[in-house]
Amino acid sequence: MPLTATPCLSLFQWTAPLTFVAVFKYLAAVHCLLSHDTLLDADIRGINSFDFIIVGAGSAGSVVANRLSENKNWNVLLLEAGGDPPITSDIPALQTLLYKTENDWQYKTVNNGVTSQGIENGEVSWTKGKMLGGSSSMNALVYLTGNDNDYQSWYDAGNKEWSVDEVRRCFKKAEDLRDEVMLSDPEISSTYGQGGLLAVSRFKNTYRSYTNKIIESWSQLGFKNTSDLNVANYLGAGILPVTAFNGVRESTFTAYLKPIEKRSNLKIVKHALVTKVLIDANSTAYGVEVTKNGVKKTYLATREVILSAGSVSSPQLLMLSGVGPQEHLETNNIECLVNSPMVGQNLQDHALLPVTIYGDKPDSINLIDVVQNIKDYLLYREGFLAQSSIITDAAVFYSTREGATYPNSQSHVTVVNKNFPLIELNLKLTFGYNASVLESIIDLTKEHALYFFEYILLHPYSRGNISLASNDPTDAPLIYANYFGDPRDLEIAVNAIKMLTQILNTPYFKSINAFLGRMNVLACDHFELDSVDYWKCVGTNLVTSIFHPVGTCQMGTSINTSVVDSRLRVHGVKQLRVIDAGVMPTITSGNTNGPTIMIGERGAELIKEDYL
Ligand SMILES: Cc1cc2nc3c(=O)[nH]c(=O)nc-3n(C[C@H](O)[C@H](O)[C@H](O)COP(=O)(O)OP(=O)(O)OC[C@H]3O[C@@H](n4cnc5c(N)ncnc54)[C@H](O)[C@@H]3O)c2cc1C
Repeated sequence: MPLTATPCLSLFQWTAPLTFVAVFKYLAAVHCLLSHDTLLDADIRGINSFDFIIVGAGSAGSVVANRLSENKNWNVLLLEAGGDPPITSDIPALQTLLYKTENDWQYKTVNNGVTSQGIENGEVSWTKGKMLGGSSSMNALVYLTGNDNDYQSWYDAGNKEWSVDEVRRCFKKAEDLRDEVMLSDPEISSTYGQGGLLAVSRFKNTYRSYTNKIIESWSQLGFKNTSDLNVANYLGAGILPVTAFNGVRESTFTAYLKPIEKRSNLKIVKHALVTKVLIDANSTAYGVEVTKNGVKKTYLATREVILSAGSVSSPQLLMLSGVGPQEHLETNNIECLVNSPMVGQNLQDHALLPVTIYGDKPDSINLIDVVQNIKDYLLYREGFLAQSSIITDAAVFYSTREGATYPNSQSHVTVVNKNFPLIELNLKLTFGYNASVLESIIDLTKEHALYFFEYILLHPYSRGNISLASNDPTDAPLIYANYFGDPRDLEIAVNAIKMLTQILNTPYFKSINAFLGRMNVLACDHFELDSVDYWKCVGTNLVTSIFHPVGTCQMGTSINTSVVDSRLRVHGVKQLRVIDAGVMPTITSGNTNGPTIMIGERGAELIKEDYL
């Protein structure tokens, strides 16, 4: 019987997701089947000097802390503004329940009155992890490493430490490929590392019968079916590898920090908000100011301070510390110690546009299915709880330019059962569509299954920036995302979406009577569905983020064009580096967690080399 047909299942409206989570947590507790890692706050009373201080225990910072503390002679302090990841971080499908909680910085872009007007208040949510593991503790778990051209262009721009060979070596150093199917294929297993600290695997996918059909449909459109996207250097369709093993998330907290919590030369302090880097008259960083439990403290670094606070906070911290565009600092009453005009500039993100296709299958799930899935997860770590709530593991990389070997577009897809109770909550929390947009998407799911394609523009020409709202470190900075600021971006996105919607003409989608849904954006109502004008209008109004901001502390050869050098040392300041996603000069082809972990590995190596 369909879920909505029974009166008691009116509970599967707004309260349903919470009921679902509560039931799950209860079962988990009763069965004691889930072990959940936490970490004790280090006691550093009486110690205030360290060799290295790392700010931020995210995707990069956790790696750096692990690698530097391998040297027993170095005392390392890792400061993290958030706390332990909650149990919802472990279970892939509960990812969205971390959004808009204390584990999320809850950043928003500034409403520019032009783009994203179909989003609540015209502000795009920039979800960002605030806990051990940072965003790797709440991301969609996709593990990709990017196309070789991404790194070749970094290298060609003068970043000599980042040749394709070095970068690939560092990916392999991080990876521990655990998936049996991948390991059994010699081409795949030789592409990934084995024996590294980060488990890489595949989801135990509940929707495989559907995702296989989608991958087959993509191949019928000319997007080659690949055995592995990494092996295919990101051209074609295939199954995404993920940072999960046996149904449980692998974050940089679980991979890089938890296993070494007993190292006596590494101190990890939670709930410690760094508010300033201390820089002396010789332009040398010598420590940080921190607030913890309302108390201000100062910690000193004899060798280096390393900012791994992410693409939003690292430039914010530099500016709060007097390193940034002079005029902007002075406007905010901050003494400019080093005029570094590119701090906070060069912001790039992967813009995301929704394409909603509906069809007859998959049908509704009922309460028995839900209970079965919970049981499957608790007993075998399988079922829909073992995979991300916002994407399946099918993806395609392609280009709008014929014959191109470098992708400019990516698409993920979420397969949503007819009448699926959590879809509204997931869309609201993830994308923040306004009521009329949300209603137009959800209404059709009452009678149809939804194939929610997320189109992603891989290499935007547009550049945004991050600036200070004030000199108060607790004020969120201003984020000007500038999606489609360069008109070429919208043009590529629209052409690419037109290629995607051709999937409606493939045998599988025809067999399920698939059709394209109209998303209710008032300004776009008069455009013919699936026309170029429709997509330009909908694209402009519904553009959001896939949460991949990079570039705000980009590496490069001079202070006028970049923030750090090729060894990630801040131009103009001694003993200060940035090691996080912000140092990418240009964004990579695909999701950015893997490349950021690689940056952590490479950054730590560069530091070790410098102190040999
Ligand atoms: C919801 C979501 C989904 C995503 N999905 C994917 C995906 O599926 N695959 C993928 O490859 N990428 C994904 N990403 C992107 C990827 O996770 C990020 O690119 C990557 O984690 C960035 O790493 P980072 O080290 O630069 O920053 P973060 O991992 O964000 O770490 C920064 C850390 O610094 C801390 N911090 C910040 N300011 C301070 C301060 N002042 N004092 C002390 N600590 C501070 C933060 O709390 C945080 O822990 C996703 C991101 C999000 C948010």
